[in-house]
Amino acid sequence: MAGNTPPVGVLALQGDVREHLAALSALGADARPVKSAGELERVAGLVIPGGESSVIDKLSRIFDVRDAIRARIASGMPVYGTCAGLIMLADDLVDGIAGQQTFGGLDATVRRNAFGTQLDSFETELDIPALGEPPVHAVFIRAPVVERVGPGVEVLARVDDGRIVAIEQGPLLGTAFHPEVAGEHRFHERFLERVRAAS
Ligand SMILES: NC(=O)CC[C@H](N)C(=O)O
Repeated sequence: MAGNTPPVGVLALQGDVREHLAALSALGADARPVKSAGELERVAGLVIPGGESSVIDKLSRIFDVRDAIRARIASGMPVYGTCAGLIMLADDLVDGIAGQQTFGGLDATVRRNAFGTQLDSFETELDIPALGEPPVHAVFIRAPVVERVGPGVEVLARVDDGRIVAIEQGPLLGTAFHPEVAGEHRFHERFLERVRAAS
């Protein structure tokens, strides 16, 4: 099955790139770091890692890959963003640093660093009907939340207080938490399914 999956990329400007490459490789995918528009051309899907969204934003402009990413998102490339990656996929951002931009694509508003200081980092189990059993062990690290979703966006997961932490819109998938550091591969598998379906 994985043999039929075209190469996929992990945006390698900043963040937990290695963990995503390992998760995708564990699923049999040909996963490559992507730092340039040329490298982006050779992949059929992209993972945007966790890290610091304001840095990923700046580096994407310095490395001149931002416009190419936006164009590929607009033309339907499957993308999976975790944490900072979810922020980068949101059309609207709350509490970004001055001038911070996103790539956009998801019709959603995301708030950075939404869980406050004492809950900067925490782990919990999430029931995610779209993924079935068992529940997802979710690791949140200075995580964002989704504050608004447009009509085309499906909510995949909420934390106990009801706040939205995983969403999907067509080929775009975003989680506020980090499956790649928890040995949880179902989101990456879902992303690879979208890549196969799109190619
Ligand atoms: N673990 C993460 O990716 C943290 C996200 C980070 N707080 C940001 O604003 O980009």
